[in-house]
Amino acid sequence: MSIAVIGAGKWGQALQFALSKNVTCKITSRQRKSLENFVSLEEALACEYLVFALPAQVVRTWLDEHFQFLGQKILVAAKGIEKGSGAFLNEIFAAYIPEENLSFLSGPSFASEVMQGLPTAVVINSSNEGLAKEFASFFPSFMKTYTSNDVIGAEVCGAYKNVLAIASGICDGLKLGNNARASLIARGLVEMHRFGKYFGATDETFLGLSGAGDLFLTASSTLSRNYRVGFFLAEGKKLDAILEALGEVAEGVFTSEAIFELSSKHGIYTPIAHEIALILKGKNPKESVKDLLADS
Ligand SMILES: NC(=O)C1=CN([C@@H]2O[C@H](COP(=O)(O)OP(=O)(O)OC[C@H]3O[C@@H](n4cnc5c(N)ncnc54)[C@H](OP(=O)(O)O)[C@@H]3O)[C@@H](O)[C@H]2O)C=CC1
Ligand SMILES: O=C(CO)COP(=O)(O)O
Repeated sequence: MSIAVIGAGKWGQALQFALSKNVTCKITSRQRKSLENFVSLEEALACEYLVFALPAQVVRTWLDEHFQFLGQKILVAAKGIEKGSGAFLNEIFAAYIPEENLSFLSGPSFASEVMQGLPTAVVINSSNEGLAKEFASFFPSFMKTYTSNDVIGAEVCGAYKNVLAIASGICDGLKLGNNARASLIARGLVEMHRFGKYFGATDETFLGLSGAGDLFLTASSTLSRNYRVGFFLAEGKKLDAILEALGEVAEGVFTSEAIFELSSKHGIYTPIAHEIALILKGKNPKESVKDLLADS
C-alpha cells in the first residue's frame, strides 16, 4: 500500500510521524521541507491513500488547482467550515471524490503531543465503515482510533470547537475566572450541539471525543492556536498582529465568520459564536461578556 500526507504543517508532520510507525508514509507541501520521505506533489497524488492536512479555507482552491481523482482513498484531517460559502469540508471534497472514498479525522489531538508519541484518541468518520477501519489500522498503538459514520457531527465539532476555544481564551485573557470559563465551555457545548443538530448531526457525537473531548482540550490549553488568539485579543492586541506572530493557522477566526453567516441564514441560536464573530470584527470583548450575561 502507498500513503502520503498533503500539507507539511504542524498537523501534517505529526500525522506523518504517527503513520510512519506502521507504514512508509510520504509527505508533500507547497514549500519543500527537509523531511524524511518528502516527495513531489505528483508522487504524493499517485499514492493509494491520501491524508489532507491543509487549512480548511484553502482546500477548495487546492483541489481545483492540483487534484485529479485516480481512485485514491482520502482522510481529511482539516477542521473548519469555509467562510463565504458556509460549506462543510465533506461538501467541498464531494465535488471531487466519491463519498465512499472519503473519511474525516476528528478528536482531541494536539500535533505537538502526537509528535511526542503521547497517548491520543481520535475518530475516523465516514459513511464507508470499511474505509474508516482501513485508515484506523494504519495508526500506531499510542493513537487509539475509533470509527463513526457521523461525518456531519464530526465536522461541526472540529470546526465549532475552534471558535469556542477563542471564546475561552478571551475569558482567561480578561481574567474572568474558572467559574466563567467552565460555564462558557458548557454552554458552548450546548450551542455546538444545537448548530450540529440543525445540519443532521447525531447526539452522541457531541458527548464523545469529537465534541466534548476536542472542546475540552482546545478550550483549556495554551497549546491551542485558537485559544491563544482569544487570549491576546482580550489583552487588546490586534488580530492581524496576533496571526502574524502566531505564524500558523487559527481556523476559528475564519470558521467564526462561516458560523455567523450560517446561523443568521438559518435562524440558529448561537450567541457565543455570534459574539466571537463580532469581537473578531472589532467589538470590545468586555461588551460581549455583558451581552452574553444579559442574554435570556
Ligand atoms: N496543529 C494541530 O494541533 C492540529 C491541526 N489540525 C488541523 O489541521 C489543519 C492544518 O493545520 P496545521 O498543520 O496545524 O497548520 P500550519 O499552519 O502548521 O500548516 C499549514 C500548512 O498548510 C499549507 N498551506 C497553507 N496555505 C496553503 C495554500 N494556499 N496552498 C497549499 N498549502 C497551503 C502550508 O504549506 P507550506 O508550509 O508548504 O507553505 C502548511 O504546510 C487545520 O485545519 C487544523 O485545524 C487538526 C488537529 C490538530
Ligand atoms: O484541533 C486541534 C486539537 O484537536 C488543534 O487546535 P488549535 O488549531 O486551536 O491549535
